Order: sequence, then structure tokens, then C-alpha cells
Amino acid sequence: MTAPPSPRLLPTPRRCCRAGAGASARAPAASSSSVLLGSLGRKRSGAVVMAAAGGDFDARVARIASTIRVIPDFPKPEAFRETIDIFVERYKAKGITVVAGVEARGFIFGPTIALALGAKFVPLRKPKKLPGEVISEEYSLEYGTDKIKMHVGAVEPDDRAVVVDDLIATGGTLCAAVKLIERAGAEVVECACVIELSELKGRDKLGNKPVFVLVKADEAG
Ligand SMILES: O=P(O)(O)OC[C@H]1O[C@H](OP(=O)(O)OP(=O)(O)O)[C@H](O)[C@@H]1O
Ligand SMILES: Nc1ncnc2[nH]cnc12
Repeated sequence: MTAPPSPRLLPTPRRCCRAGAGASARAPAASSSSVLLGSLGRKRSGAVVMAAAGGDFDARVARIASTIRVIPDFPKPEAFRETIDIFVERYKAKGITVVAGVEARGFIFGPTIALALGAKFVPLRKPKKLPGEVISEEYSLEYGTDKIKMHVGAVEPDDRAVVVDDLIATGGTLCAAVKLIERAGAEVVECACVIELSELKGRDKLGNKPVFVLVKADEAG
């Protein structure tokens, strides 16, 4: 039995094609054997699905397309810059010597903030990533448990740290991050996130540790 050809998720020209990348150059026309499943994809996601196959293949691809969401005009570099600026303004006079970022999305914000503050960036990583001697904390999430690890010696007892992540949900991740840094003898001045899912009450898990967030969102969005 031959495998069906790969589906192609094609960006809609108006939203996604950038200057010089016209739709005609990127989107081959449907061949006679292709089935255009674009109405569902385009309506819900902005994606046009071209698939050539029979059986339930097309239905499965249509379901996949229905879960894909196109964000018009992404990315937003000004939002990133303003996010960094606010964090830097907040911490620049607080004697911060360490910005610790939680893998993975804390790595988006942490290094840039650290650079602007003249602080060192310390990555708090998922298992099996750090080659040296590590300390480790296990924590629970909405969907199970995980561990984060930090190199021994990355943080020193006189350091003053801010822990950065993209989002606080249940607070388990930040709580583990704070514990790692405090086990090294340093002070965690504050945790900083872009988004808080307030309904999950992550702050409660952090006790008295201050959490600074820019945007509070509920799960319903
Ligand atoms: O407050 P919590 O309930 O602990 O959840 C928040 C964490 O969940 C997400 O990361 P995730 O664990 O999905 O890992 P990733 O960044 O590697 O995708 C998010 O980036 C936070 O780190
Ligand atoms: N509920 C959630 N929504 C979006 N991102 C998350 N990261 C962890 N929990 C999350």
C-alpha cells in the first residue's frame, strides 16, 4: 500500500505572506487529485489544507487543521521590548546579581533582562541537560510532575536573584526554582512572569515570596 502524500498547510496570503513572498510563489495550485479542505481550516484557523488521498485521511487532516490557529501579524517585537523594559526598570535599583530563567520559556526573557541589569543569567534546566554537578527539585504541574536542576556553584550565597518565567499557573515551577536558589544560600528577591493564570492560585504556593506579573488572565481567556 502506498502512503498518502503529505498534506501541505498553506498560509493564507493576506495574513501570512510577507513582502516578496506572494501566495502564487508559495502555494501550488490544487492538482486534480488534491482535495481542498480549506473551508474548515480557513474559517477557524486561517490555514488552507491541501491533501491528496482518500479514506479517512482527509477527515483526519481537516481535524488537524481545525486545531491550528493563525495569529495575524505575529510576531510583536514591540511587546517583547516593552516587557523587557518594564522588568529592567523594576529591578535595576534592587542590587540583582542573578537572573534565573526556567527552561524553556524563561530563557526567552531571562538573558535579555540579565544583560541589561549587568547580572549573570543562570539557567534552571529540565533533567539530563546540565553536564556538571547539579542540585534538583521535583514539582507538580497541572499535568504531572517534573524536575528542574541547577549547576552547583552557579549561584553563590551573597547573590540576589530574580526568577523569570513566561507564566505562573499552579506555581509549582516557580516554587521549585526558588527552592533551588535558596538551597544555594542566595536570596530570591522576587519572581517575575509575563502572565498569571489567576484561577490556579499559584501565588498561594509561593507563600510570602513576591510575584510580579504583567498580565492576569483567567483560563477562559
Ligand atoms: O505554574 P506551573 O503550574 O508550574 O506552570 C508554569 C510552567 O508551565 C510552563 O512550562 P512547561 O512546564 O509547560 O514547560 P516548557 O516551558 O518546557 O514548555 C510555563 O512556561 C511555566 O514554566
Ligand atoms: N494552563 C496553561 N495554559 C497555558 N500555558 C500553560 N503553562 C502551564 N500551564 C498552562
